[in-house]
Amino acid sequence: MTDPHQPMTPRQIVEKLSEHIVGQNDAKRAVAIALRNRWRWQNLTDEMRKEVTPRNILMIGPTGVGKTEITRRLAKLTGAPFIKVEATKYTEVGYYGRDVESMIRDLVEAAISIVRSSKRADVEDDAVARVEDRLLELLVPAEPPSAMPAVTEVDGEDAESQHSKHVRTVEKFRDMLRDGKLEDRMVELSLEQKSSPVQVFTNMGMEQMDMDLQGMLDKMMPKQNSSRRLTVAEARKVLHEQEVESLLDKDTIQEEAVRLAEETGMVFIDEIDKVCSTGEGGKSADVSRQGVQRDLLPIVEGTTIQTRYGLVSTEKIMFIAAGAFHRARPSDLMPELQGRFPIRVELQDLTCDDLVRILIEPSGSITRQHAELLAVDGVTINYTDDGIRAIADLAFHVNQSTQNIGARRLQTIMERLLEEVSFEAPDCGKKQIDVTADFVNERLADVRNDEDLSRFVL
Ligand SMILES: Nc1ncnc2c1ncn2[C@@H]1O[C@H](COP(=O)(O)OP(=O)(O)OP(=O)(O)O)[C@@H](O)[C@H]1O
Repeated sequence: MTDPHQPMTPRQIVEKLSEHIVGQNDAKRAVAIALRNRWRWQNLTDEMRKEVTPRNILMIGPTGVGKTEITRRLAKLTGAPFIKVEATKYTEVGYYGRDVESMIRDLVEAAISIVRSSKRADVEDDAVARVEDRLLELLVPAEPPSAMPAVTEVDGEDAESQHSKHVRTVEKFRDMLRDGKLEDRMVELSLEQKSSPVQVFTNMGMEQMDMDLQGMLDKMMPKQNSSRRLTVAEARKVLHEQEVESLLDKDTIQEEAVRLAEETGMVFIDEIDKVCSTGEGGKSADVSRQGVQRDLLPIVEGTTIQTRYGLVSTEKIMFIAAGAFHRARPSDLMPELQGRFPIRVELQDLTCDDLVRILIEPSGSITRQHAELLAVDGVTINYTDDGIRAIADLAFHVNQSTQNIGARRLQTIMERLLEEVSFEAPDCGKKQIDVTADFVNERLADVRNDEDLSRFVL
């Protein structure tokens, strides 16, 4: 996460994004400026802040060229909650389906899990200590008070010495526990269970009410205790979850998550071109598409949405809309919505050279992912330059001759290319595979030459 007082400059952001995304400089620059603008806006006077409206981005470009990836990486870079939604999934408020406001509720959920995992890390050590004590209680139960007679003499020992004997035993067990000598020992763990597993499936009406019905029901249901025999290793996991849960301060998590979503949240709205009114599909389809746009407008303009964690203002949330705009044009969007997405960036189709770079440059590139997976089985994958070029060539060719799905084509090709190696790897011992042009052609020539086949397998 970056320090909010010293945020990255647009140049630094672009550099960071370039570690993962090849080309698409205009889009990288646009999101980098938008991020910097958010920080600039936060530093304006209250009076000026009211005047400056946030400027959202519209990314125009074919599928699989990096639109989502740029936004996702930007969010990761800044520790911001991020969600990707598809505009076509929404229907107008009041109709069956998901209402547009639910995107903000989903964003807050994403923020909750970010805040939760950082808070979890804070309570880990305490939880581990508490779990150890609870395991010891199970392994060395204290003598029940009834077993200690009021008279001080018990077989020659008084209660005091019995207590210190217990303490000594506990410490002995603690040492054994820490040395991992008791992992398979069985303990009896009492678990709380809801008496009736009622599940609430929300439909849109309930979603709008946004009441935590499941949570309410869970609280109302009487709890039943059941006990299970588990090994120490298994019980530790269960107890750890219980202790972490009890140490987490839910109210603080919710407050911080709402703030995080409001101040840093990013919503990527894909397929925005599909809710443009184009006349396709008849008048009623157009009316419904306009309805979605109308519902979207207040959210991107800045409104307050009721969520189960409280009210969330959308004023500072960054919205990035995207679409291929093959048929519709940005000017087919409602004028008010067009005005809310004034920053337009075009993403370029990927060339064969881009595909080569995508295969090798990003730190988590698809070629590296496959190599690392197979290395676990002792197989070393060595990609030669001509091998990489052959993969990119094939991806480019199939994209041209069938459907252009951009860099996603590389994933299907790599799967097919290394399918046999992946299957055989555990049985062939230590081995090096050279992925050369010949290797690629040998394995994929049939698919390359048969358009129908490539439609199915690549
Ligand atoms: N320019 C690029 N550099 C590196 N990887 C890329 C690039 N473009 C696409 N990819 C990879 O291809 C995959 C799909 O890209 P992405 O999800 O960004 O597509 P998109 O442009 O948002 O398309 P869609 O609108 O269909 O979702 C991702 O795994 C991404 O890593």
